[in-house]
Amino acid sequence: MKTSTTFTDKMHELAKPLWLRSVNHPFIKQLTAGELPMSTFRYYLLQDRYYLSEFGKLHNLIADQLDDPSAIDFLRKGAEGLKNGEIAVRKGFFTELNITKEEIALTPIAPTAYNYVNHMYAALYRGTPQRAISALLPCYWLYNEIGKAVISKGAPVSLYQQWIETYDSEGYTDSVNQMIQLTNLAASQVDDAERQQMTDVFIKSSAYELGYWQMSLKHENWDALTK
Ligand SMILES: Cc1ncc(CN)c(N)n1
Repeated sequence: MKTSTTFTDKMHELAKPLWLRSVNHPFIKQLTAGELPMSTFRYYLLQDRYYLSEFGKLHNLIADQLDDPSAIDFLRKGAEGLKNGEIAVRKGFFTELNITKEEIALTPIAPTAYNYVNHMYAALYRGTPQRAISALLPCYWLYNEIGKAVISKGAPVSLYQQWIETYDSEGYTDSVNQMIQLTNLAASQVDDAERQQMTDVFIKSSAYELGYWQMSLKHENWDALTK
């Protein structure tokens, strides 16, 4: 039985309004109803290919700055697990949707995806490895909450159903729980000021997660900044 409120519980509570908006976002509603245009899902997948590849690299870059063998091991295995899990599932989607290497190479990374990735790098290189761990956590945890929230309803489109199942799976839930533990361990190793910074980047990542659905629905591009 859980006895006390953890650091991650507190961050979760603070981010709740943003997370609820993600869970109830029209992108998720349309996906579960089978009404999300395939062109929008494709757009999302193309942007997320970049995101996931950088997300994997960040695991190793954070591990390079840590001393704790179990934390290093989790992050290195996390990078591998990402390749064999989520990224492998996405490769299947790419084949099904005829997304080629050429198309990937020609796809500009949209501002929101670019900024979210840069935010995580900034947490590491202008901050600390503990802060970067906290910036990575919403990516794991929010998708697990979305998966759990919508799995009972499911989706009538096979690809969308597979997408949901990825985030509700036992393996994914295990990795989320380990990442939560790692974040709590990281928080116990720093002072109050750094814990505040960890909270700040966690909330910002949560805001970027919300923005990511919006980016995908709008097929955001760089004109959004300049027009
Ligand atoms: C942007 C984003 N956030 C989270 C996940 C789930 N790992 C993802 N694939 N993409």
